[in-house]
Amino acid sequence: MAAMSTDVIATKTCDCNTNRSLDITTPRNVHLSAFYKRSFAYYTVKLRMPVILTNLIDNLVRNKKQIIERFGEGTQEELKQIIGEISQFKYEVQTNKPLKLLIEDKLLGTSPPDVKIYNEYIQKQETLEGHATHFHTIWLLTECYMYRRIWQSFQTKYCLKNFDPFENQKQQSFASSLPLIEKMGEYLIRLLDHEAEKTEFIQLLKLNLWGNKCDLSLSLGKVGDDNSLFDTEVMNPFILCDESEKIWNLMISESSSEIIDIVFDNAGYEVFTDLCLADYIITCKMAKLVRLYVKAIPWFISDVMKHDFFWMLDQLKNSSNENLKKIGHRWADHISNKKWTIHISDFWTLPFDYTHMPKVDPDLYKQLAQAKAVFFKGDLNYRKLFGELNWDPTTPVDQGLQNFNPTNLCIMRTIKADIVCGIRKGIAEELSAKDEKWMEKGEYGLIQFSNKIVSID
Ligand SMILES: O=P(O)(O)OC[C@@]1(O)O[C@H](CO)[C@@H](O)[C@@H]1O
Ligand SMILES: [Mn+2]
Repeated sequence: MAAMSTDVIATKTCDCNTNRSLDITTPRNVHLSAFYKRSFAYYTVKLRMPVILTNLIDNLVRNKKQIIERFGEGTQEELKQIIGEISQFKYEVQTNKPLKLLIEDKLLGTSPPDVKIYNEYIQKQETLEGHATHFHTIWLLTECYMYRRIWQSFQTKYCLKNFDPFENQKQQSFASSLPLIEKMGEYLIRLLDHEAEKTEFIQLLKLNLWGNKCDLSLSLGKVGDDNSLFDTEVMNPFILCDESEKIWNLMISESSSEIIDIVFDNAGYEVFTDLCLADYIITCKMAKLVRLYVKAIPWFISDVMKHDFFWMLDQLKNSSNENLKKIGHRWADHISNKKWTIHISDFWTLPFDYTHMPKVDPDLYKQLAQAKAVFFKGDLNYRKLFGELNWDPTTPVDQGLQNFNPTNLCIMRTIKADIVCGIRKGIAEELSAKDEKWMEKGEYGLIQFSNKIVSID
């Protein structure tokens, strides 16, 4: 698999102040990097990541009492160590230090399997470019590494080794989105009492798309419920590429596969909309099995882990809202009768874009290939699908995917980072002229489709 330019690292020296019409200083078709002063990557590493680390420390201090009650007295000392380690890490980010290798427990040989993979990749950047510092390497590596370093601080302790530091924020985001969730639940119940219908399915896709606006790492952990997520008519002009009809045509077509895969993004309202789509797919007999992919470790604050999924199911089953209670029991049945299955893979929390999957995790690529279609949700998945490269936004989707085509792909993403493919000529210039940060706020969305297949044997 010849990935186009995984060796062309953005940090090749370039005129950092190139004033490109399309907002960012990063030259075309090179990796996004914080090296470029006006890029969103720079803003993220310079401002957002330190804020995320500070908020994390504040949360640990504020919730210390509850954490000690829940995990036992030994936690007090561990919390002190963790806060010290994360403070030190924040200093490393802010002072642009080299990415430290993850702790390999050579003695006991009990390090998590991804430690070696991360460390080899970090060292590869060192040889390629003579550095891998937080501002001076591929943005995707810097950002994924931050969440893996956070996890290392917990995973290397005894009492807190499985503590999810973002759990309470994910649960709060569910609670604060309840009005929207109740609205969405009522809509689903209405949909499920009759056959699949094109307009309703496309409406469901759009509700699912806008659910991706709710992402805590962009909102820096602040949660809000935004009623406009539901006004799809009002929101339609903000969909810059709408291939929902192609997705409908695929979903109702005959296929040798009866499987649909959904690679989750965020917990809370977004995953509720994902499961509404999954329920519709099963109930309307578009597939016999929906496989749901969750993250193995706490990730980008709001990404769904297995415990988040089952916590939400419990909330629904015990809800005072009759629709949500009914939905909670339906969804628990889908799990118990294996119409829905939950899948965990380390690959989703590695720092790689998806061109690396055939080499790094060929079994996962082949698993995705079994599906009639894979739904990829959200912005980080989009960055990984399109190689974290600074494409010209009119680049065709199939070119941007660089042969990452295990099966039909349905890509649902609100635009929160300066990387876009597959939009019509002139749109990016028009939006840049209005607001040069148009790619960074999740205001615009994409529903994109690829039916190109590249199999690996
Ligand atoms: O994948 P998601 O949840 O839609 O968004 C991930 C994200 O919050 O992280 C990056 C910014 O730090 C951006 O890619 C995006 O804003
Ligand atoms: Mn996310």
